[in-house]
Amino acid sequence: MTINIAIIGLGLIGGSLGLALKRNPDIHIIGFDQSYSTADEAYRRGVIDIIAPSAQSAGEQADIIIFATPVNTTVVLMQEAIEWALKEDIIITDTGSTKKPIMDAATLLIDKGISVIGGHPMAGSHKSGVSAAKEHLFENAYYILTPPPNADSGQIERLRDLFASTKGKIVVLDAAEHDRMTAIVSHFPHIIASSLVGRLADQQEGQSFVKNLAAGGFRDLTRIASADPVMWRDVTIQNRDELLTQLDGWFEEMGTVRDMLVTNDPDEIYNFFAEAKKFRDNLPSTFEGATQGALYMTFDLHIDIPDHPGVISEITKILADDRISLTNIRIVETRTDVYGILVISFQTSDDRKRANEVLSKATDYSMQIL
Ligand SMILES: NC(=O)C1=CN([C@@H]2O[C@H](COP(=O)(O)OP(=O)(O)OC[C@H]3O[C@@H](n4cnc5c(N)ncnc54)[C@H](O)[C@@H]3O)[C@@H](O)[C@H]2O)C=CC1
Ligand SMILES: O=C(O)C(=O)Cc1ccc(O)cc1
Repeated sequence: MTINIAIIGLGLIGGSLGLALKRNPDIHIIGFDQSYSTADEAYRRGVIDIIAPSAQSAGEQADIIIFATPVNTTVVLMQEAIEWALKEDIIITDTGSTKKPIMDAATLLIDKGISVIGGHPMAGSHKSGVSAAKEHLFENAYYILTPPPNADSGQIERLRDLFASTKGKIVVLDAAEHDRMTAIVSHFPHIIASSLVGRLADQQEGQSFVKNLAAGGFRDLTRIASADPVMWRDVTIQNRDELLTQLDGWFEEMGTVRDMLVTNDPDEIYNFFAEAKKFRDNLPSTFEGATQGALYMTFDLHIDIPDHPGVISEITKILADDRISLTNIRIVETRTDVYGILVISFQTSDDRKRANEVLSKATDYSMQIL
């Protein structure tokens, strides 16, 4: 039986969901985006089966509606949907990074007996737009559902079954609890990343060379500052209270750091770094060797490569010939005299295992999974 799914907002997340859901041949996707060229690209990439003329038109044809728009827009759409002629057994969900304001905006729908179950796939990227969409984006990542307190458990199970093809790990949480936790591991770190970049921008005046020295650590820590400012403006506005709590805690923490610097006690400074390292190294990871942030993970392979031209293209060609896709490639350290260390990231542990096998066969470079 065909399941009609409306995806409103066909960017990185809506597009990736469309690709993942279409692994199920029973699914027919009706797409709408405020930008026609985005909807057209989504259609041409096979993300959606048909383009709707409006969000309302898409919603009224659907068995399931997914709002994948910036969160302030999702709030407005939840409020507008009360006027739509929705199918009887409809489930409305979304992908927003915040949950409480969105679930609050759905109160009228919920009071009318309509199943609204919030959603948040905890995987993504600093990139946005349908061109960055990937079918496997949500694999092994947590996919949080936030049903209201009296939700119909059968409808939650329907949504859980539907999202099985994303290969994400579905967990159910209360919306407020979700917002508290994501403030800690996602929203506040985002503010810190953007602030660090802001500090660099401010201090480069009169010493413009400093930005050329912004190497590995700074780049790792601030990658997410390249994300879409509309998305993060909306998240910050919606999760303001939790962010203020985090900021107060941060000020307190920085006060302690300041005292530590003033005291200058080597043992205390050592412990500061050692405690953080211990906790960071023990963050949960589902698979051995996975670099799992609290949000998403990649599977890294470290390769000792000789420092001569052409070696990187040699390795990427071997992987491409075996149709193994990689998600990131970087040189961690170059020792110009002998070897450099190349780190290649893969989306799944299986891809990394295959890469290890084919590269071991085709080269004599030593490889490690750390
Ligand atoms: N980017 C990420 O890493 C993640 C984002 N999210 C959440 O998913 C949602 C979507 O984020 P992305 O896909 O990254 O953003 P995006 O910017 O790639 O895509 C959003 C799309 O929504 C469209 N849109 C905006 N207003 C609209 C309207 N009124 N009607 C129809 N379409 C409209 C835009 O044209 C754009 O194509 C956001 O709520 C975000 O918080 C969740 C997990 C990860
Ligand atoms: O790019 C990254 O590492 C992210 O942090 C992606 C991300 C952004 C927003 C979310 O709500 C969930 C995941």
